[in-house]
Amino acid sequence: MHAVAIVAAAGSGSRLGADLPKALVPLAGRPLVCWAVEGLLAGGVAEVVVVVPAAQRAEFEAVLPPEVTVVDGGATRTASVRAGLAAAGSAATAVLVHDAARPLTPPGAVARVLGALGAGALAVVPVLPVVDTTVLVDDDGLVVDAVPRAPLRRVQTPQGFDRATLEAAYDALEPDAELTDDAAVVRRAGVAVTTVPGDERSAKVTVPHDLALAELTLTLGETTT
Ligand SMILES: Nc1ccn([C@@H]2O[C@H](COP(=O)(O)OP(=O)(O)OP(=O)(O)O)[C@@H](O)[C@H]2O)c(=O)n1
Ligand SMILES: C[C@](O)(CO)[C@H](O)COP(=O)(O)O
Repeated sequence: MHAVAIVAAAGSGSRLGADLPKALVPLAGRPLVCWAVEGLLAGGVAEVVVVVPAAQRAEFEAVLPPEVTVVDGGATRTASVRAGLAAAGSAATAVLVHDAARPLTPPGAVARVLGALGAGALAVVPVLPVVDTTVLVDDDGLVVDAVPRAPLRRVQTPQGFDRATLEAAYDALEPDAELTDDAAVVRRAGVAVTTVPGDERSAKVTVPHDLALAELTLTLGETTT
């Protein structure tokens, strides 16, 4: 299977609060986006498209390997992934969509997604169980009810797709639609989404504490499988 990875890296990282785009923020001295690209290649992806903020394109090109295709992103993650998909090479039959904000996704997690695609799934997401009591609240923040958590899952990236299926789903999506992930795009088109086990090390860097945890993960040397 020839898989292209689209790395969504065009966000600003407002919740992280750094003075540069989140994907360029260093983790152990290297930008988050570089870690993410490395994990995808080690996991079996053949080509990589990185979607970046147009204003910082030169900074991204300066740190990414030359074989990576760099394209300008959009105002939302959905628009950025759409731009990445349009730039994918013609040889790819499968697409993985990944967040640059998940720098320590291990190669094994990437390989599980590719494996499910190879086994015939049209759409695959890595998931983890919900470990906290989970509740519904009203507009005042009062607990309305506890939600049974056994069937709930936290969804990570990379998310994998048969290329034609993902392209058709994006073609059918309204131009200004804003969905939180790509599985939601194909589900709108009626496609069944398979799950595979995710990995705690694939945690998304969203707030400063997440960056500290990623540094700690590296210190513990727990990132290579
Ligand atoms: N217009 C956008 C917005 C987000 N992303 C990417 O989507 C991933 C997940 O988004 P998130 O973690 O929310 O990143 P930001 O939008 O940068 O964060 P914030 O909401 O805190 O500004 C990130 O790798 C981000 O770079 C993107 O490519 N294009
Ligand atoms: C795509 C994603 O990482 C899956 O969990 C998530 O939906 C991104 O959400 P965000 O609001 O853009 O951080």
